[in-house]
Amino acid sequence: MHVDIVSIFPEYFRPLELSLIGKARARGVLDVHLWDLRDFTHDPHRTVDDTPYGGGPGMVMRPEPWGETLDAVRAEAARLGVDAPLLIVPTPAGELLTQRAAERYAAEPWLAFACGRYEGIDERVLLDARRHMRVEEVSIGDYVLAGGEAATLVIVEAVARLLPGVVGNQASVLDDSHAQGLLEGPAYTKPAVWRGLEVPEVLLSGNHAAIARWRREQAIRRTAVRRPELLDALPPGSLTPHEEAL
Ligand SMILES: Oc1ccccc1-c1ccno1
Repeated sequence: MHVDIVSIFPEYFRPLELSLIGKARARGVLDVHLWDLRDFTHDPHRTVDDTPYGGGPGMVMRPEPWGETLDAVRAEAARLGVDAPLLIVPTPAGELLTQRAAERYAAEPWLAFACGRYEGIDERVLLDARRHMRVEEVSIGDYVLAGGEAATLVIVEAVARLLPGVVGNQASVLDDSHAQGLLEGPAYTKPAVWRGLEVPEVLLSGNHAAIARWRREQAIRRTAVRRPELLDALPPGSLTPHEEAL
């Protein structure tokens, strides 16, 4: 997968050189290209923002540098043989990121991310981008950040860990929270007793069927308490009558 990230803070993405994603890049599973928006300005101060039309607080990101940068990104994608790239624009006004969306993005050969700052990007940048690319505005939650960089890091990580070979044990990816539409239940490791707290006996039993049943029941109970709407969203018949009654 090829990922292009446009930002005025390319150094914000040093974490993508670390850990699982850093290893995936070293192995060629993932290729990340950072674009500094200021490289596509033409004034001495490398200006990327201006006052909002209609007044109001803050500044809006100017369309010209964005248009030139996304043109260059698109040309790079074309050179790589990708003619239908997907541009993801993190924004508090976007559709909420879900595991299903991350799985859909993980199937894309090429993703680009537009990291807005200030009061956002001039709307015409997205309108123009939609002339040439698929564009999705995505939120990572109902709160406000200083810019799209942190959200882009979250989305890239959620997507990259789904790519073949990135997470050592692919089975753990399939069992993760949300992978099955449920929250993950509690996990334990040695010692069996710690500060007087014991590991649930079933996990020490060696009875794999009982362990699997216990883990699923724990996941259902946790989901029912913390995110009941996820249970409502499960496909009909996902829970047995016994599980429905938990
Ligand atoms: O709050 C933001 C500011 C800029 C870009 C994205 C965001 C955001 C908030 C939640 N998800 O994305």
